[in-house]
Amino acid sequence: MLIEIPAVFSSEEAAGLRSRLEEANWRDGAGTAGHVAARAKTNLQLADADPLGLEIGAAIVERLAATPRFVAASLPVRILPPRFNLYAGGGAYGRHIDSAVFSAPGTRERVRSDLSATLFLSEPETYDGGELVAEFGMTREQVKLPAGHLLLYPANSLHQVMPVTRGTRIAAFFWIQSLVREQVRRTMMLELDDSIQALAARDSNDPEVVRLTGLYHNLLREWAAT
Ligand SMILES: O=C(O)CCC(=O)C(=O)O
Ligand SMILES: [Fe+2]
Repeated sequence: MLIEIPAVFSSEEAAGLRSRLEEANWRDGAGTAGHVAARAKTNLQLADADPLGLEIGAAIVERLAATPRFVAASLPVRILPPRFNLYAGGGAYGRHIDSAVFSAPGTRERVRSDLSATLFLSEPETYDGGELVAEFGMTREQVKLPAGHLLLYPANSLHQVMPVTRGTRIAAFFWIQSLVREQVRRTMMLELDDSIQALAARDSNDPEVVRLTGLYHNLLREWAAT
């Protein structure tokens, strides 16, 4: 299931980030893919240690922590530092599944990728192609979001970025280890949270809101693993 987290950054904020990134030190992205995935990858990326990438990446993580729907949908325990990519001139990333485990830079810590995330930073009408396409058995979902919006998808899904045939697509991408590893459980937690929020908006004193909120936390206690 693909989940959109709208307006993590406003379109003005995204434009500000984009104009700084347009001047960045972009390199061939194939170097950072696994052996199989590298063959399918024709984009540019910032080096992991690029100071601009580190600065904007930290701002993204800080914003995400203050974005309730992101927290509700991903239940993050660890967020890997965002990376940055640029597709233009037919650049694409063919069908692949992301690596399962990453090293957190500068630490001995390992992070399991439960969710993959793309933060779109280019406005969709400024480029052709560049859709993120994820396959779930027989169904295929295709997404291209406004600048500043985030796409979350299960990291075990087969996906690709379609060739960008006009303009430039700049994005941040990263992985999240969730407190709740199983996607079906995370989806149920998000639905329960959505219902509680909707009930609370109608009547915040409703005793059923208290009961359901308790149930939410008790379910999380059963399922959470750090
Ligand atoms: O650019 C994107 O939206 C996703 C990139 C991607 O799939 C990857 O780097 O593994
Ligand atoms: Fe990927």
